[in-house]
Amino acid sequence: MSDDVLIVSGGSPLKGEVRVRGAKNLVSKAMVATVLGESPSTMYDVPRIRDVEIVRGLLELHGVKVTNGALDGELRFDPSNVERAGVDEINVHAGSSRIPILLCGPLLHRLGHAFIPDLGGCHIGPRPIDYHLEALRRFGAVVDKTPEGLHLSAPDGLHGIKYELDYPSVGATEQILLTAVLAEGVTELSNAAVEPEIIDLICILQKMGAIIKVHTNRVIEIQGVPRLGGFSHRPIPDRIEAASWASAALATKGDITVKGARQADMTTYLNVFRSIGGEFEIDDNPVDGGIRFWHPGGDLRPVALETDVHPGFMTDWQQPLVVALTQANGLSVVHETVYEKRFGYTSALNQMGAHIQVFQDCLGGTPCRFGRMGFRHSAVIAGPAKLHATDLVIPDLRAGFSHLIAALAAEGTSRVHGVDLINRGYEDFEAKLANLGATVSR
Ligand SMILES: CC(=O)N[C@H]1[C@@H](OP(=O)(O)OP(=O)(O)OC[C@H]2O[C@@H](n3ccc(=O)[nH]c3=O)[C@H](O)[C@@H]2O)O[C@H](CO)[C@@H](O)[C@@H]1O
Ligand SMILES: C=C(OP(=O)(O)O)C(=O)O
Repeated sequence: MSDDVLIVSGGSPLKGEVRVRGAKNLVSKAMVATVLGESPSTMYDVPRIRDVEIVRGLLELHGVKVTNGALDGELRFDPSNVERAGVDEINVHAGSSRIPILLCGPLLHRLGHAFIPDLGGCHIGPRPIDYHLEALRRFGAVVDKTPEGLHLSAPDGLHGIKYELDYPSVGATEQILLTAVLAEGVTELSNAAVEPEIIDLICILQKMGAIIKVHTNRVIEIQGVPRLGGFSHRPIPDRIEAASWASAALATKGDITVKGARQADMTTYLNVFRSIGGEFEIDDNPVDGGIRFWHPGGDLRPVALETDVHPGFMTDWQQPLVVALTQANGLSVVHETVYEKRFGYTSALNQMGAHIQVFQDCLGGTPCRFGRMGFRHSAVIAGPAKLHATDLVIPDLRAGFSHLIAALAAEGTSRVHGVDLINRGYEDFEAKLANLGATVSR
């Protein structure tokens, strides 16, 4: 039997405590930012997840010396050898994650050229990088697309731009920040993404010596500076992981305290959690605080929501929450407006006894970019449904976690194939599950 299969005996509430550390979607970008510095950087509270290992390997190939610090979760980055790195085996990173694209600006500033292998990440839509490439070209980069990947150069250096994103893309905003900080002159970015992870990246860049103003109405202004130093930073906690455990508490009628979770980053999720009938209690002690999430008993209520950019309901919160909604009493509607193909995982939930129908229309609210384009991007969930055990194959990170929650909520024993994918974004999830009283084994 393959080692990548988890046997899950479901039907019992998850109860106990887990801890979340630095956010996957900040830590990986912060690691890229170290390449911009002329001196070493240190990060604390870095989770042991696959995406961190991938970016560590990528940075090491580019000559950044990465070492473990004295504290658990402390990583040190010394970028002083970037100019002398050989970078022969970069294609081992093809398809590994989305992070390599963010090296464009830092490498162009350091070396004058960059090679970016094919990107990976979750298969939740086509995930184009047109905004990234258009912005880079305007900064002055020459971009050559080849079958192996992207070759970039900047024969005349990189210069500040005035640019408006068609959609507030997180990655494109990060691309522009990481390029503009060392570009000559001022960059004005309109319709920028302002997710908490982006604000935290801005804090890091400011620590390094950047000048970045976040105006109202999604405008970010970056005054290029000639050089940046290193940084020392404790990242924001992973609000996606925190919400995943909260949804697991609801779906299994459990009670989970998520140490490290922070209210300010999760207010939209918390509103929905409360509307459904979940209860939570916030402990804002900076050292040992967190949020306790529990199912108070009785019926859960259905909800209508749409995913959106910050401060809206995060698309990455959607899948675990949908599992909890299969247990609510009535019809819930979830309109996914960030990715066009993020409901593929619902067919496995239906095999387990859920009643979820997906539609091409923009249901339950505002029309979005995907309306009338043939994408099944709205879901109607009828509950409560009795879930039963089955064999599952994990398709991607968040869908995988939601399959796992469904298996834990279902009566009987499920076999969940491909669980290693979950390590990409959830630190020690098997140990955490065991701590919460789940019966899981390889
Ligand atoms: C590693 C990381 O941080 N991943 C997160 C990041 O992904 P990522 O940065 O890839 O997501 P984006 O915000 O860029 O994507 C949002 C939307 O913009 C579109 N788009 C994006 C770029 C572009 O050049 N052209 C274009 O059309 C995408 O197809 C998508 O429909 O933000 C997403 C939205 O919060 C999260 O779900 C991901 O977990
Ligand atoms: C979509 C996600 O990640 P990535 O962009 O790394 O695929 C996610 O974290 O849910």
